[in-house]
Amino acid sequence: MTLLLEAVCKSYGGHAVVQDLSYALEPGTVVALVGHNGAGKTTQIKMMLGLTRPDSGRIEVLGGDPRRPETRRHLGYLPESVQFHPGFTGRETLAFHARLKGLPEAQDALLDRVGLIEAAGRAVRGYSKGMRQRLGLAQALLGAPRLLLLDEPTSGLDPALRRELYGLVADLAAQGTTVLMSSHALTELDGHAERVIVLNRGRKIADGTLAELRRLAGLPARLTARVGGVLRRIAVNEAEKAPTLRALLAEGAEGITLEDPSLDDIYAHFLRREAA
Ligand SMILES: Nc1ncnc2c1ncn2[C@@H]1O[C@H](COP(=O)(O)OP(=O)(O)OP(=O)(O)O)[C@@H](O)[C@H]1O
Repeated sequence: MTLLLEAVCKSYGGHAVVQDLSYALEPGTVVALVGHNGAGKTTQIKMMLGLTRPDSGRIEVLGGDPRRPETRRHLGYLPESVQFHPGFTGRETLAFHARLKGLPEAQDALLDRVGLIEAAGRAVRGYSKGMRQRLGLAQALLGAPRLLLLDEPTSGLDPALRRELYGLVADLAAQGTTVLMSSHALTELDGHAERVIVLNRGRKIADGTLAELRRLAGLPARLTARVGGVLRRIAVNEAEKAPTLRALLAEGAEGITLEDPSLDDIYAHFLRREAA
């Protein structure tokens, strides 16, 4: 087990931020923590890094206490808003972080891996948001971590860069790295996270693959068709799909479209269910 949380609770000033949270991550998996602003995602990551402690419950990282230096050496972390010294070049920045981790300073292979090798000699002040994020990722990958914690890694990235980042994450996972990333939205995780843990006010409200979450939500699909010139919109559950389609075809329906509930609909469903 790469990561284990057991009945973890954390409050700030009497306000519960993480409540009775339990989950475990298997090695080599890509898991997303999804929740709105303030759902407690960053607080969990900070506890995994040993930067703050749970009030109660247990966190085990790579089989031990997250505050042990041997554990920390195998952790990579990309903070939500990554800050670097603007006067340093990309190469100098990475060398500085490598030194902090007790690693050799020359890390050009990593700069190459994140697509920054050509800009490695330029000062970070001239880097775009995407380039800074790549540098942040290179910093997180120093020392080939076994657990990579990425706090909202795609926020502010354009779709092409986002795809690239997810590609890198998939390569890392294929090599055995466990990746836990936080996100605001379910939609962009399609095809990129094997498992999603949905959080609301510090509590886990759903946990599974996106396909499982779809099934659990049980939301109807939307069938649209034109019958005799009249547009019909019908909500159908899984069992009703085929018979309704057959009936529509028998009536000579045209322009039939079938739309499954979007991941946003599913996310909203879990939040609504929780509020009820
Ligand atoms: N050090 C702290 N002291 C007091 N309150 C804190 C502290 N850190 C976090 N909080 C509060 O805990 C709650 C959860 O914060 P956290 O940063 O974990 O959420 P998040 O899910 O990462 O949100 P976001 O998506 O906005 O980054 C928020 O209400 C926040 O204000």
